[in-house]
Amino acid sequence: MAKPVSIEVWNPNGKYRVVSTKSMPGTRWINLLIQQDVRLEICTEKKTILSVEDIIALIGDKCDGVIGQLTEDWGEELFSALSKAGGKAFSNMAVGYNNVDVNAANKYGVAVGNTPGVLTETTAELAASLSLAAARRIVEADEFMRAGLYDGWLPHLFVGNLLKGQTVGVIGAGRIGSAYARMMVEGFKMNLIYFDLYQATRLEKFVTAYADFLKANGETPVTWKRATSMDEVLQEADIISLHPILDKTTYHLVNKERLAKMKKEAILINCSRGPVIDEAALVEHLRQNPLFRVGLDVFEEEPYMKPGLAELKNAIVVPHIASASKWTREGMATLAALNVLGKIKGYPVWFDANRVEPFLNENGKPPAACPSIVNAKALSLPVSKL
Ligand SMILES: NC(=O)c1ccc[n+]([C@@H]2O[C@H](COP(=O)([O-])OP(=O)(O)OC[C@H]3O[C@@H](n4cnc5c(N)ncnc54)[C@H](O)[C@@H]3O)[C@@H](O)[C@H]2O)c1
Ligand SMILES: O=C(O)[C@H](O)CO
Repeated sequence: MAKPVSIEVWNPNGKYRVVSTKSMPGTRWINLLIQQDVRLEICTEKKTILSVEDIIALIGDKCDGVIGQLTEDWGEELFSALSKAGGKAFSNMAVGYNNVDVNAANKYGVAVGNTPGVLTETTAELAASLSLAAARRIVEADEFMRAGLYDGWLPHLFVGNLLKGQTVGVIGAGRIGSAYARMMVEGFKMNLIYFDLYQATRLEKFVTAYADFLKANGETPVTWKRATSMDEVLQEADIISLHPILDKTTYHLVNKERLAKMKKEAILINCSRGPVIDEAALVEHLRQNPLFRVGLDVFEEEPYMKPGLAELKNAIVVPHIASASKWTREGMATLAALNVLGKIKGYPVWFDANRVEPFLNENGKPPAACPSIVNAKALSLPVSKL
């Protein structure tokens, strides 16, 4: 028998019952749900990561949809429980959905939503922040200052890397990888090399246009190259940022052998998912190569770090905060809520999950559609023609 889980209830007499496994930023998402006859139950349990058992208790006997988090294990057990309770919709409050077994959701006919687009620039900005912090050794210098060790300017004090004219490498040039690449190319006049399974045409056009602009103004133009292998990026780039999805093909994409191919003074940034890097191999590589630096937002076994990582001066570590800007987190909550609401109301799926702005306009009514359902095709859901 599952333990009861503490909740906060909005609109107790609502016709549809939706559960959110966490309190989320902002109030727009709450208002959008309760205005459409939803009884909303928000879990207020103190523990950060809910177990499958906790979520089954939250779902109960009747539940139309659930808004969940990337820390939860959405597989056979949960989709079966949701389906038994009459549920038709689940949405992650995240773009990444490697915590969701989409095949299990398909089996029970549950639509799975995610929140693309609204976090693209915010996440790319954190990757850029980590790149700068690592290149200019900002965290080490801050610790030095606070420890009272600064006794005057010195020619060798915290000398780092100049980004201008160096090469930035991007693995996974989708929405976030491309936004990061544009920031580094335009902001710091870096040359670009990228690897993706698909051609990043818009990104290539952007860098070409920027190069033309620089040339026309008498400056050295930036360059770009689409690598034919990931190893080419590892060998040529000075900073490498990882932005692929996590799946079987990207698990331990960066391993001991690949780390060895990188420049001795390279910088590696990861704002995608922890298991994309073999973290134990990374700790060893950082130990052996003190000039190699890393900026990590995500870890292989969150919330833990592999032994030794926390002690290394050449590692900057932050707790999975890449999408943590107020506007973005409120927008993620809105998109997740509208995914669930849209499915409950029988709305079609929005025609382009990369163009979700109409759902985020706080002064307007959102379109009558689910912003992003990843298994729309598998479930043969109708697509909005708006
Ligand atoms: N740290 C955070 O807080 C945070 C925030 C947002 C997103 N993310 C992660 O970032 C990921 C990417 O988000 P997005 O919106 O840019 O997704 P996206 O789908 O637009 O981009 C992912 C790209 O990875 C490429 N890719 C897939 N497999 C590859 C492989 N084997 N080698 C090279 N490239 C490959 C795809 O072709 C695609 O272009 C998410 O899935 C999520 O896991 C993390
Ligand atoms: O996938 C995601 O969206 C992140 O990890 C959290 O923003």
